[in-house]
Amino acid sequence: MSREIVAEPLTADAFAPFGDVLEAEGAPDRIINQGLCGRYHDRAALDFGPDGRAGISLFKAQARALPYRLDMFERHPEGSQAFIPMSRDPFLVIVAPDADGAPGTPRAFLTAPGQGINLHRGTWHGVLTPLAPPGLFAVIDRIGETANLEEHWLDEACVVTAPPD
Ligand SMILES: NC(=O)N[C@@H](O)C(=O)O
Ligand code: NI
Repeated sequence: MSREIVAEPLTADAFAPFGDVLEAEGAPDRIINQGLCGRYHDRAALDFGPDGRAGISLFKAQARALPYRLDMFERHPEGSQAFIPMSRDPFLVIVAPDADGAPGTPRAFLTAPGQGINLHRGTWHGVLTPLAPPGLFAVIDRIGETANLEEHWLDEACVVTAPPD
């Protein structure tokens, strides 16, 4: 048995319960560099806890395809995790609210070109899921001595399908 989740376009409002959407759209917050650059300033709630520190890592992840089967959610109880694509390819973001310590009703989002995300601390999510090679991302998350990882294997897998045309 599996549970179908229809992917929806990623918007800041829809994603707000789970994290921040990063995109250089609309008027920038500041014009800098002698007027040659728009700064979209301080757009994510970063959180690395009292015992961690911020780290930037690069991920090169295998591309997946829709329909996409998800068997496991994870979360990072001690810090946020941001994924900034280093291409303009879309990627798939699957998240869920917490329901008594387990993932609740999942939601799946397809990013638009240029969008990145920052998962808030403790947000249930599927692991990074690019939809096109090379799957190259900058990842800003907590570096620390603890695992900062909780996994939940689903009794019933989710299958994410593309939104209707
Ligand atoms: N394990 C790791 O660094 N990445 C995952 O947390 C992920 O969400 O992709
Ligand atoms: Ni993660």
